[in-house]
Amino acid sequence: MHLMVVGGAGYIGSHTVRQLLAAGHSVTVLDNLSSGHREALPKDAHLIVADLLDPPALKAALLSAKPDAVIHFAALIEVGESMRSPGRYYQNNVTGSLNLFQAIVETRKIPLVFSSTAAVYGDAESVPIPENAPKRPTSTYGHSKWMVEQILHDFGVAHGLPYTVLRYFNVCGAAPNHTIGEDHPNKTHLIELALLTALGQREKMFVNGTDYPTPDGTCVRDYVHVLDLADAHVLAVQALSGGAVSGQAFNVGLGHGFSVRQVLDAVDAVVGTPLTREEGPRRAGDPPSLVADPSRIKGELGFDPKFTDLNGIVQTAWDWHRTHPHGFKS
Ligand SMILES: NC(=O)c1ccc[n+]([C@@H]2O[C@H](COP(=O)([O-])OP(=O)(O)OC[C@H]3O[C@@H](n4cnc5c(N)ncnc54)[C@H](O)[C@@H]3O)[C@@H](O)[C@H]2O)c1
Ligand SMILES: O=c1ccn([C@@H]2O[C@H](COP(=O)(O)OP(=O)(O)O[C@H]3O[C@H](CO)[C@@H](O)[C@H](O)[C@H]3O)[C@@H](O)[C@H]2O)c(=O)[nH]1
Repeated sequence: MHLMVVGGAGYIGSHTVRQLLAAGHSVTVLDNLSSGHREALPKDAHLIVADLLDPPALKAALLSAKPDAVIHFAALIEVGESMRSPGRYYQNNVTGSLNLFQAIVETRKIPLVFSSTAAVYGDAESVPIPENAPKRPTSTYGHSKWMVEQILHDFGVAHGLPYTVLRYFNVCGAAPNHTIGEDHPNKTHLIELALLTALGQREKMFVNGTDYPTPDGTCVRDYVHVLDLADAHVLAVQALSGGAVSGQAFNVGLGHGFSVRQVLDAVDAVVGTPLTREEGPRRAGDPPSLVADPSRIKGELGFDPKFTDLNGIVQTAWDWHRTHPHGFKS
């Protein structure tokens, strides 16, 4: 197949581009490079620099690339920032996605896989979380993603747009050959920040809240390796294009939760020295515990994660950061 990967120059998108090419597909990436990196893309991927907020450019790109399916990663992704700048998040994530779906139904009604998030569940009643759990986002970011899921539902009903939603839990790690990895312009993710602290780029790690209703009082998350997530996209887009039922949502996680303290312990073990930690207040918008029930994606798409050990996952991220201490600019 020929896939259009929207947001393909970003962290998860660029790993997915590699896995798609490895599976024998061809790829056109559409990205505005606001947080993505041209250097993250292999030579075999064609790049169109365009913005989701520019509908004529989207239509032109779809007409020229003629993809068989679209995978849509492009979004602003920070929970904390979304609470301070809701307008930016709704405009980029909701209006941008709406523009893309409208351009697809007006040009080529092709299957679409959408990047959603565990943040749509918010304060979950219990973990692990199945896909039919109530959607109660606690952040603007989570609201923006849930709104897009609802827009997709309506486009499915009205226009017959075939789509699959993947709700990722916390994505981490890097391709083991350490040629690409995580390099977000604003560093907010726990593992990336901890490893940059280990490299001496930051003085210490802050633990955001120790009074959550979790076993050690810090937030619990389900950490999934970026290459396993990339493989989930290959499975999802192949299944949907092969006629699988449209409108399904799948959790992508391992089904095991780790607290902030446990993740920092794993980082200490991998880098070989304990980081200085300072315990502080909660970060606005953070739900206490997000752990996937991944049975649906395992059963229906054959998702079979290879990176199941937290230290092993952190090791792949450490290999990337220590060989690229300043990311793609190193
Ligand atoms: N990183 C995680 O832990 C995580 C977890 C759950 C869901 N997600 C979702 O996965 C997707 C990818 O996340 P990521 O970590 O790779 O982020 P990223 O910032 O590395 O990638 C996003 C890409 O989209 C592009 N982009 C953003 N707005 C755009 C626009 N208006 N027009 C064109 N391109 C635009 C950026 O330049 C970037 O290349 C996002 O939708 C995010 O919400 C990420
Ligand atoms: O220096 C830090 C950084 C983070 N945290 C905490 O670590 C946990 C994980 O935070 P982070 O790595 O920023 O991820 P999340 O906020 O859980 O969000 C990620 O995971 C979500 C899915 O669960 C995705 O939707 C988001 O895009 C992605 O940013 C949270 O409790 C944070 O408050 C700290 O204590 N100290």
